[in-house]
Amino acid sequence: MITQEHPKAVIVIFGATGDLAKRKLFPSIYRLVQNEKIGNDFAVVGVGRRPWTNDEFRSNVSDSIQTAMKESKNLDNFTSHFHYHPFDVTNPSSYLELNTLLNELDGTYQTEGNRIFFLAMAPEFFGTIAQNLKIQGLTDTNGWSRIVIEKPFGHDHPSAQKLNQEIREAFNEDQIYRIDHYLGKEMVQNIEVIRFSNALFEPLWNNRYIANIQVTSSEVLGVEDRGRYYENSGALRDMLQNHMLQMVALLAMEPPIKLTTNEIRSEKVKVLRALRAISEDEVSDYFVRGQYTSGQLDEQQLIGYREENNVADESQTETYVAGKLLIDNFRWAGVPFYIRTGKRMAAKSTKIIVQFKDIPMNLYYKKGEQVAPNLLIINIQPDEGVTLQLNVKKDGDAGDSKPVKFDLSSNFLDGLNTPEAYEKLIYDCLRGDATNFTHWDEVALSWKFVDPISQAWTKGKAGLATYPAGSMGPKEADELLEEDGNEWWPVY
Ligand SMILES: NC(=O)C1=CN([C@@H]2O[C@H](COP(=O)(O)OP(=O)(O)OC[C@H]3O[C@@H](n4cnc5c(N)ncnc54)[C@H](OP(=O)(O)O)[C@@H]3O)[C@@H](O)[C@H]2O)C=CC1
Ligand SMILES: O=C1O[C@H](COP(=O)(O)O)[C@@H](O)[C@H](O)[C@H]1O
Repeated sequence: MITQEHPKAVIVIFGATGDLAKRKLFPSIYRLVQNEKIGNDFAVVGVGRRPWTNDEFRSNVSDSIQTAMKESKNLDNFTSHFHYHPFDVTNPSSYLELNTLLNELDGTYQTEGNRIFFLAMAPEFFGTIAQNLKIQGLTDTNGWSRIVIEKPFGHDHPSAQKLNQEIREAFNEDQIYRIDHYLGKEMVQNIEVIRFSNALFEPLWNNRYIANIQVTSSEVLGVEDRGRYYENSGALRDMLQNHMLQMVALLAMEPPIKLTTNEIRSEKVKVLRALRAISEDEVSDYFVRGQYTSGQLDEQQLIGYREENNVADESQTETYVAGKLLIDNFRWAGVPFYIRTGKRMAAKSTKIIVQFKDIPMNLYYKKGEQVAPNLLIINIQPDEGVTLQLNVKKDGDAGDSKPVKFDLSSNFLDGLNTPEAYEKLIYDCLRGDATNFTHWDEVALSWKFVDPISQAWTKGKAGLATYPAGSMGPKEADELLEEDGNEWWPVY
């Protein structure tokens, strides 16, 4: 339910001295103000343990915005809305002092008792914070209270369920906003529009016309300074369980009867329920995992994953995963959804490629050449837009065809000023629109699908392939598609 178009609220950021707050949250709030999505009736309270003053906090916020934005104006006025309140979140009595501050700011900024608690901290604190907020009365106001939970939401299904129970003891499902920042990306949100508002695509969007769908999210970056977290996560939990499965759900869902949060979620849930479960013994038939070794990209030498900080010498953690998903319903029976994601690959690229089936008869058989399949390419990042691969007549040769790419990206004019994913998601949360956040049912089903895969890998039931940093992943991932007579389409 959308509560306010021009929302007012106090936003409490737990973990305000951390990396996510600095790189994403402060600049996003700044853009919301610049774009007049929120007015002057807001305040931000930062929580961390560092003994900073308000001035130190504001100067950190200011730096973050200057780093993130080409141009920044009115920074002093903007940062005057930021307040810092240091405490250890495991200390229950500190929440009472925080409440006093929030009540005070509520009066100063006329925020009508509306509060967002944004948990930008390690997941082991999520349950404790949620429960203290409730027990110490911070959710008991005249306005609304919402809690935003960062990923990872659990480590597997049992841990996610436990965490969910802890949060649900303090907040109702409709107050919980589980972030999947891919759902805030402009072109991910465009999947529904491209599908459901074009007569050209929707009639073809099924197993009669589509041969396979490929979803790639490749990164050039390595594990950076997140080795400790990543060692316990790997690409399967870090990217596939959440972002990749969410994109598959949007691609495969039935048209919702209305564009409401519940109807869309309910269709996504049906897709996740229809995902063919893979048993531990079948994992290597459907999934490939890989780890980057040293390599080269753009003449730069890159170290291997095992040489990164906080990574074990014999680490078995996958930095790459590719898989074949089957969706057992009438629409998708027999259509493989190939997905792959990895770090230290040749290019940063997130793309969805829909390959249509061949036409029934090839009239353009000269020289034994095949007619190229039609492709619909949804470019999510770094380029945004849509590309169509069609066949046209080969120059000067009446009996032959050639594939041509029609790039429709320049028509996505809004793309020139695309809001950051976090900017949209914070705004949605302020307005009470949870459509682009994940419901517990989606999280639970995703973990149930992923758990046997990670268990098989932990038990060593499938090998760990390697790939040189700067490449497009291990050859075993190519073989996965070759077995079906398919290949990965280029993504950069
Ligand atoms: N960074 C990123 O790009 C992304 C991060 N995330 C998720 O966001 C969350 C935060 O990540 P990130 O910002 O990178 O983490 P950081 O390690 O950079 O920051 C952790 C924050 O938690 C605070 N903190 C830790 N312990 C306590 C405590 N006992 N009491 C009060 N504050 C505490 C720290 O404050 P202090 O040191 O002052 O105590 C710091 O502000 C994680 O769940 C992560 O998985 C998700 C996607 C991307
Ligand atoms: O959630 C995560 O996403 C990023 C990739 O996000 P993108 O928007 O740059 O595609 C990934 O680097 C990180 O490991 C993961 O936690």
